[in-house]
Amino acid sequence: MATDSWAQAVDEQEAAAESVGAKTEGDGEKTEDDDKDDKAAQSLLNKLIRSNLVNTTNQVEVLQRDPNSPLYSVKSFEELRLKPQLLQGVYAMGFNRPSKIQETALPMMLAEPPQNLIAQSQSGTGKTAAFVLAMLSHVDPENKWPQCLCVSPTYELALQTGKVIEQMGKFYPEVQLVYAIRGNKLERGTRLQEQIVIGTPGTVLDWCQKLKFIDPKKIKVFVLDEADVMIATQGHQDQSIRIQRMLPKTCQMLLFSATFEDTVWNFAKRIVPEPNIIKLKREEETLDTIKQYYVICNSKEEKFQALCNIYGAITIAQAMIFCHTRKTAGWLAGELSREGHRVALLSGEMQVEQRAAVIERFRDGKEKVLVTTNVCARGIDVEQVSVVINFDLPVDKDGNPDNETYLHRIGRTGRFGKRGLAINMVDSRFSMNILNRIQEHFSKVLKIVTIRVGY
Ligand SMILES: Nc1ncnc2c1ncn2[C@@H]1O[C@H](COP(=O)(O)OP(=O)(O)OP(=O)(O)O)[C@@H](O)[C@H]1O
Repeated sequence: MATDSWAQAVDEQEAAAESVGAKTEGDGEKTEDDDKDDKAAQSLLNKLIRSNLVNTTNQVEVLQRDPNSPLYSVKSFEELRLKPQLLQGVYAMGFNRPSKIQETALPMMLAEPPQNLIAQSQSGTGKTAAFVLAMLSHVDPENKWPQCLCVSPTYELALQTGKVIEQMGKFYPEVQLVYAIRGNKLERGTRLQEQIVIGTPGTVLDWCQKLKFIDPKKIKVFVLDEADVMIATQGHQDQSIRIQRMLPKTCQMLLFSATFEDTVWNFAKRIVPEPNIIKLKREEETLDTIKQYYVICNSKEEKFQALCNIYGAITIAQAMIFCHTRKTAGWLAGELSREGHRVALLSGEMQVEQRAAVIERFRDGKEKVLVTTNVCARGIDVEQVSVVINFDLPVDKDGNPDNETYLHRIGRTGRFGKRGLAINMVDSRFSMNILNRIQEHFSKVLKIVTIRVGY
């Protein structure tokens, strides 16, 4: 993008941020980007930018409902005795072997009699592919009515899952799919012929209860995807529970989530009776291979100057610069481009598709520096980044150090153990205090060295 139009875009963005209500500058300011920690958007973003399976060396943790029954795990898709059309679909997607979570989850989901499952693993580990395969395996294509029901938190997420069903079922055209989403208006009295229904809780509930497009008693598999995102959305929890109550006792219930805090767990137990549980721990992040520095400045402008001074050094690799608010991120990206530096800006007010495009360009190395905010980039892994600049230190809503975010921003998973560099910019007593507390928190591994940048 040319500098002028870039600057203009940034100006517009700042103006927009202003109208959202930025009040003060500095570390204590309100985080507009925090207005809405949009979990559904994060999740969609991850799906849009992900092209590969997230590898993990961690073992899956399995809690069987019946601890005496043998636990099967498979190392190949052949062992699952899938329908040939489905095996063909799996291979056509480029899957050579089951992912870590699929190794255990698939035999469990495909077992006879069907078993209920609650599964948790980080985004990108193969959950969607697993339950899509289970749904496709369980439908009887001869029966022209809905047999599998899958609920997702948003229309966009439902579409993404739908795409996977279409891809995997490519050689199985007898199986059809319909989207139960607002906007898909069917005539009253319609009886659906498609075997798989995927949609959002409100519309699925209406289609089962009020409009009777679906006979819930004929559902054999019920999937609740992205449970953690679901519970973050008002009303979705109740609607999902009401759908579940209409299903027959024999229906297989499957629930997936990327995280597993108490709220998710309590919800999961209400949706899935007598569950088997599979958990796959996230790869631990460590700070061992990261060199950490801090720079002392007096103001935002000085931080910018300091950044310009070290700019040449940081752009040898790819760098991410984190700001506290959209406004600061927009300002900084604008200033850097005015200095003639090429930077990308990732901001919470962009459409998810725009954000995905920015990340993709950055991931492909088309841009070397990405300026963003904490919330906007939360949960997004851009593996090749080796320089992280905390233009503002991460703090939570109460103004306390956000150690978890600090670790996630600059940490590396041990196995990949790549070296990295982190620079923390301090501009007040407040931020120095935050930094000290972060150091205390990571006392075992953190070694911070001061560098003063002259101007
Ligand atoms: N067995 C496999 N072999 C190779 N690639 C796979 C395999 N299973 C899934 N994938 C691919 O890995 C990526 C992540 O898989 P998937 O979307 O199923 O993960 P997920 O855990 O559901 O993630 P999210 O929660 O973000 O949807 C996708 O691009 C998918 O096509």
